[in-house]
Amino acid sequence: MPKDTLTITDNRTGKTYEVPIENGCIRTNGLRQIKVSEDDFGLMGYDPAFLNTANCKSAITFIDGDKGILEYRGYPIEQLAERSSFLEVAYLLLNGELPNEKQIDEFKYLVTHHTYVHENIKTFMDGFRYDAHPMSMLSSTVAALSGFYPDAKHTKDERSRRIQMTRLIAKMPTLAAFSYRHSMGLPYVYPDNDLSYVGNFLAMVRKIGTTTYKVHPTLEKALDVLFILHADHEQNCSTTSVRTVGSSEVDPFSAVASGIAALYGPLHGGANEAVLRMLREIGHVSKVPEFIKSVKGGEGGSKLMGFGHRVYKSYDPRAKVIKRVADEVFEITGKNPLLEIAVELERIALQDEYFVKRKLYPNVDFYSGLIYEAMGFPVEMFPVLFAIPRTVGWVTQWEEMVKDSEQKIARPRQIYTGSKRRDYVPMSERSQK
Ligand SMILES: CC(=O)SCCNC(=O)CCNC(=O)[C@H](O)C(C)(C)COP(=O)(O)OP(=O)(O)OC[C@H]1O[C@@H](n2cnc3c(N)ncnc32)[C@H](O)[C@@H]1OP(=O)(O)O
Ligand SMILES: O=C([O-])CC(=O)C(=O)O
Repeated sequence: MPKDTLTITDNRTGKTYEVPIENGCIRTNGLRQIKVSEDDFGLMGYDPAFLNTANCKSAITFIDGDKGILEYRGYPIEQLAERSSFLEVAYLLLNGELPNEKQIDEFKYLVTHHTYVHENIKTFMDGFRYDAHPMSMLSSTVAALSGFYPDAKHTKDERSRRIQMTRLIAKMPTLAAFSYRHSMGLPYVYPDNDLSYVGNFLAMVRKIGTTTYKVHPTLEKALDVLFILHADHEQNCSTTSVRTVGSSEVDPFSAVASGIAALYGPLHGGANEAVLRMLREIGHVSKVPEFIKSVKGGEGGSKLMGFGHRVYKSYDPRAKVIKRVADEVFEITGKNPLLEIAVELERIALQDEYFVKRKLYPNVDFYSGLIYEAMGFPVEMFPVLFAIPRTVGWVTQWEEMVKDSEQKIARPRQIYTGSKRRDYVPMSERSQK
């Protein structure tokens, strides 16, 4: 019997099938041969929420969720956070290798030369209500960019693809800063291309009047590390959205806008905002045991935000690095008073049978918001601070999908549970109860 196959006997027909196993997977399309009659569609896989479905082959990011390992292009996240810079990591993700000096200089030059946005984008953003959430501003403005770059529809042309990808990476901090300033009622500030990627973003956010904003180097470095940690995470919900929408061959601005929308949700990137709101609501460390009790079993839909992960069944390696970064930031900004509550939540949860049994650990969103708040960002900006670096992951994954000859338009099937065929009933014959 061949080794790497799965033998399936269909008890309905008594027939036996050999399904090849490749990379620990079976191709669910291969199950279609298993049918009870010639006009049967064939066996399908049913996997709502993709609990056990690999959607693509990818060479970008590796995760071992049981061991708590995360690597970009083979490099451990801890080493990249310690020794690299965000733009270097962006280059690595995009191109597969670390850049040499010439390559990184050229890449920085390229990104810097695409930071400005069309003047009408300012008018577009001005149209939002004063209290619009910056994430909704960001997703719709990125979608609007597709109207400014009609050349972006040439998704099969590598040169065009690379220009759009650079545009997205370069413009995201500008749009993020505009969304912040809009919600603060402040005039927009143009990029300063003499600054670093992160330094320019912080300056656009913070600048008041004509005074040049001096970015504290420790805070700049801390945000750079946070950007590295958030840059990619294989087939998460927002990346899957980008790949799915992109599979229709739409332009990358439209595809990335869908990623931002997915990231906005509180179960994904919006969790960092939700964590801060939760910590504020708890209010005092003495209330932690009571709160922990209330989230067990999801009473009233409540959860311990910033805890749990689909893939990590041990400590999220990014959360470990973030705890270290938090200490460095708090040396400059002073300790976030909510830290005590967060630490107590973690301490109790990690000893509690409910969380231990379900392997629920702090994820990337648990501590990041404490740093953002200490840096002076309002909670609404937290998911935006996630979206900026994740743009690199989205565009890298998008391009990998476009180039993958096995990928087609994403189009799952369903199990129909509705009415059987029936005839239209005129209004006069319908029950009027
Ligand atoms: C960047 C990111 O996206 S990281 C994730 C950010 N999201 C959050 O922090 C939100 C809180 N966490 C969650 O909602 C979930 O853990 C998710 C969405 C991250 C993962 O969800 P899933 O993989 O679908 O796990 P699922 O919801 O099936 O959870 C398994 C069990 O643990 C429970 N559980 C999961 N997370 C939590 C939590 N944070 N608090 C309390 N219970 C939880 C579930 O109720 C479920 O219990 P059950 O088996 O008794 O029904
Ligand atoms: O991988 C996931 O499902 C969510 C996550 O941690 C991320 O996108 O960074």
